[in-house]
Amino acid sequence: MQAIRVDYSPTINGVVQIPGSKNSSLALLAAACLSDETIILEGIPNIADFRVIREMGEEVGLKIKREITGDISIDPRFISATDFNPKKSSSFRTAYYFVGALLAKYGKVSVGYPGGDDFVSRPIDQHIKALEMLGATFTYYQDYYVVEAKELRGATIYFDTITSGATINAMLTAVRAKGETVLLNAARDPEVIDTAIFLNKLGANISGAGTDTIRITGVNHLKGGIHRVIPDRLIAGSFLIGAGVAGGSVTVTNVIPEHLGSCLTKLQEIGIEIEVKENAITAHSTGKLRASRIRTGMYPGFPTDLQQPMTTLLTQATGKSIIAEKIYPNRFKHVGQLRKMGADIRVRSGVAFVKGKSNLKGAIVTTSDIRAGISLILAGMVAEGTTFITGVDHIERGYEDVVEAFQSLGVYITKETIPYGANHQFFGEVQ
Ligand SMILES: CC(=O)N[C@H]1[C@@H](OP(=O)(O)OP(=O)(O)OC[C@H]2O[C@@H](n3ccc(=O)[nH]c3=O)[C@H](O)[C@@H]2O)O[C@H](CO)[C@@H](O)[C@@H]1O
Ligand SMILES: C=C(OP(=O)(O)O)C(=O)O
Repeated sequence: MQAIRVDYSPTINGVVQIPGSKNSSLALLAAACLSDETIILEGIPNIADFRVIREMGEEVGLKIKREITGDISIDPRFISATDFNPKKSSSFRTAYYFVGALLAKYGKVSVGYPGGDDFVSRPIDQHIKALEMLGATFTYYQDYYVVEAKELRGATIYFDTITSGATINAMLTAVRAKGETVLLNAARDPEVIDTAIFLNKLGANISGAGTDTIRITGVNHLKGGIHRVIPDRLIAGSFLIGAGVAGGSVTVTNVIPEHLGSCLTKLQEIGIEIEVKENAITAHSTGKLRASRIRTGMYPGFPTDLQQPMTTLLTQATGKSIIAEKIYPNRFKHVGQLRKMGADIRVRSGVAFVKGKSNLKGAIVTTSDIRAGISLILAGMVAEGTTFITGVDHIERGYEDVVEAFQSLGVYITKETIPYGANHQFFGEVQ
């Protein structure tokens, strides 16, 4: 069994170049299929989700190739079928974007149910509602669902809750629909804007992305084009939080600082000095961490994807912190693992109560999602002894080379194979 081993790493220092955003890449790869010509996407990270999409696409004639330059070329002209392998398309979250992107052109798409990180409940009712309002019909089978549309027609769609996934999916579906679509209560995330900018480069007619009202006027044809994906604000945030956890100084480059507003302000409140340059941010630890109150929210609120690394940081702060998880109230699987390492955290009704200044101790812990895995790596850096984190494949859904990136900051971290069923006794001193 693969595990990430982290040994006590007293301070971290260095510079990390931030890769392209996973969440934006997943939208852009599907959006490229709306085009009638070849697309070049720059900066797409070589993460597990990308590799699955490439395989899944190849099976239906979608050509996705990583060129020597590292750029991705996508040729959607030879798609011969639109029934995606249910198992592959269920192994990540956003296969539903391929429904939105291919429905107008092919009239029928079938995919597996959405996978990705599991926070107990991740409904897709707003995707279904939006696509139905645009003219689609859904039929559900055991392992997959089929979406059909004779003709897509623009509509005014009000989202009952703010969702980045359904906003992007509705936008993709509306780009080649007849007439005007208006999305009300739309998500304002940078990934929504990135997708709209990309589609407009190809000839789409989208305005208002980045506000809560997006207007899309359908077009019949999209040309080819080149686009660079935005940097991954969530990876950047987790390294900056890491500087606070271990102490030291971390600079992230290739970032758009405006995308990290809520995270940077919270880090300053907690006691970390933040220096912002045009495309770089540095977090300097001051050695003093204050407790805080955090409430996750949709952009520009505090990202749910940074809640887990922030939980680890607050285990080291002076005083009691309160973290209210408003997007996914059950997204606390990391808490049980942090408690195993000695953290004093209680969770009640979507709120974590964190008592700070915990002396963490190395343990064998497991992750079932990307950000929980990162929170455990951060905990391993300040824990006495050695920590082994299993569930590495979950982390690799979002990080191209997580071990190398942390090593470059001076973290004692390696990827190792440990025996199945490894327990505390096997590792002697490790708790
Ligand atoms: C691939 C990707 O981009 N993943 C991100 C995306 O996930 P994803 O796009 O799945 O998340 P959404 O923005 O859709 O979810 C936001 C909120 O809306 C709710 N909701 C969503 C859809 C729906 O049909 N009905 C509904 O009720 C969700 O339960 C959640 O409470 O945004 C999440 C919230 O920022 C992040 O944690 C994920 O990293
Ligand atoms: C929840 C996440 O990803 P996904 O939506 O792809 O499961 C994440 O990136 O933290």
